[in-house]
Amino acid sequence: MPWRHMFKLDPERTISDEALDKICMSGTDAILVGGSTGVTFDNTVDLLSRIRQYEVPCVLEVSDEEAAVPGFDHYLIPMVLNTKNSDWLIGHQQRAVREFGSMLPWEMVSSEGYIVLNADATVAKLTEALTELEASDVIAYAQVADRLMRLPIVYVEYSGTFGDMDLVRQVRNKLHQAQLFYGGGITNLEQARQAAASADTIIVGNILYDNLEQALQTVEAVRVNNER
Ligand SMILES: CC(C)=CCC/C(C)=C/CC/C(C)=C/CC/C(C)=C/CC/C(C)=C/CC/C(C)=C/CC/C(C)=C/COP(=O)(O)OP(=O)(O)O
Ligand SMILES: O=P(O)(O)OC[C@@H](O)CO
Ligand SMILES: [Mg+2]
Repeated sequence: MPWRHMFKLDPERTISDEALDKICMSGTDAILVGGSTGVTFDNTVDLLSRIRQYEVPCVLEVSDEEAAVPGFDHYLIPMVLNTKNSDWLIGHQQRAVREFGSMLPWEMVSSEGYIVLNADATVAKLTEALTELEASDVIAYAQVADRLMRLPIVYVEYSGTFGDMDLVRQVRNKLHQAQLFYGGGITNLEQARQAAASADTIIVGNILYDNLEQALQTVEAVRVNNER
């Protein structure tokens, strides 16, 4: 996945046409459509059709079987590694594969090993994530995803708060083949630069809804800092 910067839009939240225009024309590498709750077939189709007026690639991060909408450029399937409840690691995914079977466009599908680290985030509560972890625990989860499960993506998720960049860098340094996504609490260019220096790909979400102009500036981070 060649992308270094993605904006994540939540189908459950309202975004104006004017804001969407700025987001899609911002120079971001791709738009990721996803949210942890309230994602439906209808609100996902609606957002996809609006984004499709632009050339930017559009990726669906599938978080609900009911919202598996055809027509995206790629599909990302989260698997939460540090959950107490195996439904969020493999249960939902097994049921969806059973249901969709031969309809699945496998060549357009990549799995993501999520490590959820902000206990206050909706995603942490929903997935019963074990967030009280030592750095060595986090690194070991990442290595399980990378070396044992051979997942193409490890996603360090601090949704709602800016994470520990030193830890993110330590994770990246231990990865063998997986690409490291970082998302959570990026609210300005400086944080985006730090995150872009620590992970392969950064994802910017909530600030789009809170301060669009600051969010748009984060695209610049991957232009000035694209080592690794
Ligand atoms: C037929 C067809 C065209 C299908 C295309 C789709 C496709 C390829 C399906 C494959 C089948 C499959 C395996 C589907 C997956 C099914 C599924 C429901 C899996 C569970 C995924 C999961 C673990 C969800 C838990 C929540 C989660 C990790 C969501 C990711 C996004 C995220 C963390 C958003 C942040 O949430 P937000 O609401 O913004 O959080 P805050 O409020 O804190 O900001
Ligand atoms: O919404 P924020 O906190 O920017 O996090 C982005 C993304 O990692 C959420 O899944
Ligand atoms: Mg969000």
